[in-house]
Amino acid sequence: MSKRTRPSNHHDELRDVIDAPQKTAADYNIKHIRNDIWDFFYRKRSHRPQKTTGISKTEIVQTLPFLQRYVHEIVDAGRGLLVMYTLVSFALALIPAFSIHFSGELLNMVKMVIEKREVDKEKLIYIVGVQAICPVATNLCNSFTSRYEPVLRRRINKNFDEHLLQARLRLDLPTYEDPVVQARLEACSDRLGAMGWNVFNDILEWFSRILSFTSQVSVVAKLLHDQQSGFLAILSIVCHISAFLLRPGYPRWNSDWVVFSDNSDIEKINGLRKCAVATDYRKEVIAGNLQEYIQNEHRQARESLGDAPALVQDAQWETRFAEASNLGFLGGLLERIPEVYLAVRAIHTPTLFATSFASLKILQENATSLARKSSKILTGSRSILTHIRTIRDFYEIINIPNQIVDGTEAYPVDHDKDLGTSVEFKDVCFRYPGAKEDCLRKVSFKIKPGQICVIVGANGEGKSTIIKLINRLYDCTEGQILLDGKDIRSFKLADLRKSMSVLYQDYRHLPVSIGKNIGMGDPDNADNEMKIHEAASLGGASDFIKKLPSGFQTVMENRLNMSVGGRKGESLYEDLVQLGLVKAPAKGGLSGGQLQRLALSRTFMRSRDEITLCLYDEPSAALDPQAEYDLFQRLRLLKGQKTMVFSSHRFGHLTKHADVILYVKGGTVCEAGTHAELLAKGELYAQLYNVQAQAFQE
Ligand SMILES: Nc1ncnc2c1ncn2[C@@H]1O[C@H](COP(=O)(O)OP(=O)(O)OP(=O)(O)O)[C@@H](O)[C@H]1O
Repeated sequence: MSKRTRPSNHHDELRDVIDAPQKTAADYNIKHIRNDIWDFFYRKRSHRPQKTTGISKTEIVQTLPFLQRYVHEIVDAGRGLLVMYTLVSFALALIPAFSIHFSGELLNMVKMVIEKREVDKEKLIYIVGVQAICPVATNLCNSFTSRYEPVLRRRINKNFDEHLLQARLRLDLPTYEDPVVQARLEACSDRLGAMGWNVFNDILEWFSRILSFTSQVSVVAKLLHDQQSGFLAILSIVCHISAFLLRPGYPRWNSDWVVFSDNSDIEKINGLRKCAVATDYRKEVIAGNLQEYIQNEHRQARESLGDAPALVQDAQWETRFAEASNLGFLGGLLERIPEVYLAVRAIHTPTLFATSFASLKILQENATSLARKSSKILTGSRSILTHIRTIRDFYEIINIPNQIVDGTEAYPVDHDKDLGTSVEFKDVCFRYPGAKEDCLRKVSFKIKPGQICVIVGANGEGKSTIIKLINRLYDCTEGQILLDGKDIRSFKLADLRKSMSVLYQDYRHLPVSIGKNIGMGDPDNADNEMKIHEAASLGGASDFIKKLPSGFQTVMENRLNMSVGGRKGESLYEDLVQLGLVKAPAKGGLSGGQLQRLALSRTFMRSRDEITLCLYDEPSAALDPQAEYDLFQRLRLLKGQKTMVFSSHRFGHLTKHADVILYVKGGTVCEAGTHAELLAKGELYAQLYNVQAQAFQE
């Protein structure tokens, strides 16, 4: 509706909206902290602590070897700095007890001065000296821990995070799909990345608190006399509680939060992590032999970040210091108020306070802090139980055995790669893990080197499964698969996958740039721009990629450089998008056919010399007729040089030129032969062919 046709009150409403001052983050109650390369937005909400169940003795005993391994790794990663950090933390824990002890001594002296009018000068200098050293030492220790905490955190977490990435990348498909493994991976994914440091730090803090608590209690018990003063007690408690609330450790974990970084390495790191972690990409990663490449690229991107925190958890934790420093100082001042009050009163009316000054002071100074420490020791013991489980979960993931056992022989052996490889199935049966019945039953066929084989049949009959067995995504449950006459299980998996070019029906685009997506078809040349452009052109993808605003640099995945947390984190994210504080998700995408062209381009990355076998599962399902024709023309040129196995519903271009057509029905090969032979036979293949041919004759 145009403005002119609106009634006047609508005009007014519209003007109100236009004239209304633009909302800011403060209007949405959003707080923002910048830490290094990260922008951290959060909105506070009420917190309900999670319950932790107890841990049994057997569980602890089972976890002991993992604990031992964990300690080794922590020490290896942190070395001397870790020992220093631990000692400084313990020293920090003991300083309050020292300080209290000498405060008591000093106040006893004040009492003596008032009562006897004489001063032990040497003792006074000593006490005042030590008293002066305590805050300086605390400051020095605090500076040390704040300076080196991030260093240690990053160093240790980097080590554990890389372990975890590698552990996930190495899992084969059947293992990865196992529901037990899946449940374990899902339950642990978030917390394990940063577990290395978190576990250590929580345990260290817990022991430090125990040390601090016991030392303080013993000093107080030694010095305390049974004297009270109502006003002073209240003043002291109020001041200590206020100081406690202003301390570091604002409970941001209980907030809804969005962490965002515009650093390109972060986008790359998260894309690569997603390749390793998300089930969707598993087939591409395994079949493309991408594990090592991903691991190396990830390491390089992390190194290029330098000292900046790569993990969201690290960035999140470090923001604690950013906000806490000034408030911590204010808290320290508040804690001193009762002391100042007493000193002022003592100057004016010395006798009134003389008898109770020392003991009273100690009582007040310790009440809040001891209560706080004991409560933290109790909550800390619960989190230590969780950590014991975390350590166990971490190492159990790392130790999950793969179901597909690697072979030992190099592949191909004494082979003329320009001829292709022979493939033979001998009575192969296969059942998917967890399935109730076999999906392939006694499948037998033979494809000679350099031949074109097309597997046809209705939906769900087992065509794709045959292709998955040829590149050992799964192992057959019975029978034998031979490549060049040898059992496929005897060959090294990495060699096998290097010699095959595979396109799956349910191909996935990896969460990296389009260029990298194509490049990763050959990990050894993943950054070779010339090869990438050539492959894109062979896959018929060049034209549309060039029209994209960011061309080969286009990343089709959104939100790779951010994390959202908290129950209402998504609504916070939407507010941030509305405020323009984070980028809105990119709209649009590619068509099914364009996506298939990209997937095909990836298969053209591998050097022809390396490949002996091409496996294409429905490579043209989403292509237009011209693109399909061009593709098959191009592939047919390889006939006699590479063995090619296709699965297809479309007859015509492919089947007419096939050396072997396998008609699969009910998980077994019912018919095998050339197009002419099967047509002459006039059975299943002929019927299906005629159904398609009729459409053109009518
Ligand atoms: N990961 C899996 N776990 C359990 N069953 C599976 C899995 N993948 C496929 N199947 C089942 O195995 C059977 C064969 O599937 P397959 O994908 O090989 O069929 P297809 O002939 O390629 O079908 P289409 O023509 O639809 O691609 C189907 O019944 C399917 O449901």
